[in-house]
Amino acid sequence: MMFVRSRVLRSATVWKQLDVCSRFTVGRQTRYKSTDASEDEVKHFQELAPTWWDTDGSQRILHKMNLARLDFIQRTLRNQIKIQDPEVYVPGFNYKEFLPDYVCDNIRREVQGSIEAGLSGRQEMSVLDVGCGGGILSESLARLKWVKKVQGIDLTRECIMVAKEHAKKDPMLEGKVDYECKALEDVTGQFDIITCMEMLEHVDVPSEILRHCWSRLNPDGGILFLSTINRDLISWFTTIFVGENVLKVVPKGTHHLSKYINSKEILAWFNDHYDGQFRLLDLKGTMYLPMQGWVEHNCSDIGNYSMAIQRLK
Ligand SMILES: CC(C)=CCC/C(C)=C/CC/C(C)=C/CC/C(C)=C/CC/C(C)=C/CC/C(C)=C/Cc1cc(C(=O)O)cc(O)c1O
Ligand SMILES: C[S@@+](CC[C@H](N)C(=O)[O-])C[C@H]1O[C@@H](n2cnc3c(N)ncnc32)[C@H](O)[C@@H]1O
Ligand SMILES: [Mg+2]
Repeated sequence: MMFVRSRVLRSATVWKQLDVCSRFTVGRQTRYKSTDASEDEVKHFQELAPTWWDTDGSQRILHKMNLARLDFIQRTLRNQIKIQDPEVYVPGFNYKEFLPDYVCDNIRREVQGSIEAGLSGRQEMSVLDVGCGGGILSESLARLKWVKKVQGIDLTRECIMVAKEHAKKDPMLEGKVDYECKALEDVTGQFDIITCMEMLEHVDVPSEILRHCWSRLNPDGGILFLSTINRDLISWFTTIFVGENVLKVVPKGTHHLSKYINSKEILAWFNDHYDGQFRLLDLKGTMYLPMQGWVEHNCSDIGNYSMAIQRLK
């Protein structure tokens, strides 16, 4: 049965129902890779690979985005830490309005120290970065003291080669990060953290990526971090009209509105497939503003967004 895959089919309703697999032939064997990327997407990123680590080059927006998404990831993880030490005073009210600054600073320092101790005290975490590109996020995660190792995968071979070469420049990354050019469905093992940043809007069947991420998440609290773009006029205006054609800060042809995915669609998909097995830890809209960089806002139904979903069982 031929699956018809066209951009028109990727409307909201179809996205939820279609389990469309991309099909390609290797020799005489026809293989289905549900987590595949189309040739034009891979070709696009092949061409960008050489300048991936030029922070003023084609990927400069991803480099700027990296600061904000690391904050999102670390804040989400810190919020998972419950302060056990009775000596640490955790105010139950907005103490900053009632207490002098020096007291507030002490409280903040004590709480922060206890959270860091909590994070460091936990077993180091294993991370899978899906669609890692040249490794911008993979490297940042690998440098965190509570991360044991980052496995970065991508279907663009040139990106993986760039990622490997760049990681060699930092001895601190020795043994902390590993890259492979492979499809998600070929990844074995389970991970405490899986990141899927700015790649869902580039794949043929995003639900397949989510499904394969889920099955590789540690069932005892593993966290999936996503960032992608809502399918709306403002997203088209900011990310394509302004981003690619006016400010030209995003390579032309990077995005296609029809491939964008609404945060509501992702949550509906998780409710349909894993009802009662997951917890939404955080969902924030994010927007790039030239003078400020990437800023968070609470309108996660418009434009870019970041999402953290925890697997409970
Ligand atoms: C609360 C809310 C959303 C209100 C909306 C109201 C409104 C109309 C807001 C418009 C905001 C505004 C005035 C914007 C000005 C124009 C502007 C600064 C647009 C930003 C352009 C831009 C940098 C978009 C980012 C696109 C993006 C998602 C980049 C990440 C990225 C990068 C790359 C790459 O570099 O190769 C590849 C990718 O796949 C990416 O996702
Ligand atoms: C915009 S880049 C994002 C890179 C990285 N996640 C980051 O945010 O810095 C998207 C990456 O996803 C990769 N990609 C697209 N579809 C993929 C798929 N089905 N499986 C694995 N990687 C994919 C592309 O090759 C590209 O490197
Ligand atoms: Mg993108």
